[in-house]
Amino acid sequence: MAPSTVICIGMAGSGKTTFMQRLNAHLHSKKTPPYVINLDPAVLKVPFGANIDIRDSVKYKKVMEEYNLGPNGAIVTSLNLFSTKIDQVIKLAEKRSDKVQNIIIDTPGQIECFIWSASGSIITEAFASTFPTVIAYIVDTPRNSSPTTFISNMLYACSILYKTKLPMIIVFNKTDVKKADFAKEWMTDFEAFQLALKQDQDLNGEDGTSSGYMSSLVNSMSLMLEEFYSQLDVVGVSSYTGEGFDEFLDAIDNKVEEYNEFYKAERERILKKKEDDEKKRQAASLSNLMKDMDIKDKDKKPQDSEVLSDYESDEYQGELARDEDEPEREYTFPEDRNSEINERTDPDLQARYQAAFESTAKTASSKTAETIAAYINRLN
Ligand SMILES: Nc1nc2c(ncn2[C@@H]2O[C@H](COP(=O)(O)OP(=O)(O)OP(=O)(O)O)[C@@H](O)[C@H]2O)c(=O)[nH]1
Repeated sequence: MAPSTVICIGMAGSGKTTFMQRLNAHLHSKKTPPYVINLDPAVLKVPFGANIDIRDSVKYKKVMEEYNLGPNGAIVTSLNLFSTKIDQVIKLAEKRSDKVQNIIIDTPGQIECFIWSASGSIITEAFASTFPTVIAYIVDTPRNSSPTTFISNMLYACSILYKTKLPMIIVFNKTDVKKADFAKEWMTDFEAFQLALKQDQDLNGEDGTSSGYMSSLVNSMSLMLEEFYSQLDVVGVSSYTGEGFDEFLDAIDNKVEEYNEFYKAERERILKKKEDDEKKRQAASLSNLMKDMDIKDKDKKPQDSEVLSDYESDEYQGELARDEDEPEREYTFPEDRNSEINERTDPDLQARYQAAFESTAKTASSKTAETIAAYINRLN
């Protein structure tokens, strides 16, 4: 059976790395050591033995110096560089797939560098299309005990769910400091959340008038998130004590089943649609190219020509030479250019230009007049 992949994502300081360390130790204690990947290029020390470490391939500090980047830009660039090797990474993981049951991945604490970057998507997609993949969204429980902070964090998790389109487990970490019961209740009982919101406002001395907008916004957000909550598994863990990790492993099994049942088919449908769209796009651009080359009508008259390459035949050398000499001009409407081309091949018009030139030539001494004269002479 293919190993399941768990991608750990969480705000900076949520305890992702400590969680990874504990999960690694927990799986070792169950005699099912995982395959561990570190994707955080900026971390100084990885407190777990990583099988693949982005820091082996990319030197974060050098990226900063060489490309003159700030910390976040350097993380994105390091991920970009690493993503070019993703097929090799997948191959390495595949080689171990008969020996390991879990692949666990740590990501940079700057979530946006991973989730909203092209390389983050490439890496996630590469794993998700090879192994059943689950997102573990790590939340710092004590820091999310205020309803407004909690709802903001849940909105972020929601955006990650819709971006990655992968099953998600919300992991309330640090339960040794604060139990996650309140959060689980808020996620299942809207009235309990409303009550907590009201108490929070009272506690902060808000009189209900100035904060009316805020509370109604938070209320509607929590209603909107009901659908999102229904798609999640929620567990409380302590990376310090190891509490809740068995429950977390059960949640992985549950989500892997869900992945195989629903997400896999959906992913395949999306990939197929992308492929079909790409084929259609290629067919359309090929047909446009054929049109441009005018393959069907080889005896086309020169004045019907639409693209520059049509003017590159011998008989149109004069036209090309004129374009080179002429000062650069802009045409707001393409038909302006067509009409001018037709006019230039119209002998009557040439005669009119000649007459006009002769009537003004005596007084015209500017460079423009000389250019016009040279041009008419060439046409003749
Ligand atoms: N009490 C308690 N503290 C924890 C727990 N897990 C992590 N911490 C602490 O939380 C802080 C942040 O932990 P990290 O594991 O470095 O967090 P991170 O999310 O990996 O941080 P970045 O890599 O900077 O994004 C550290 O001081 C940890 O000791 C836990 O379960 N309980």
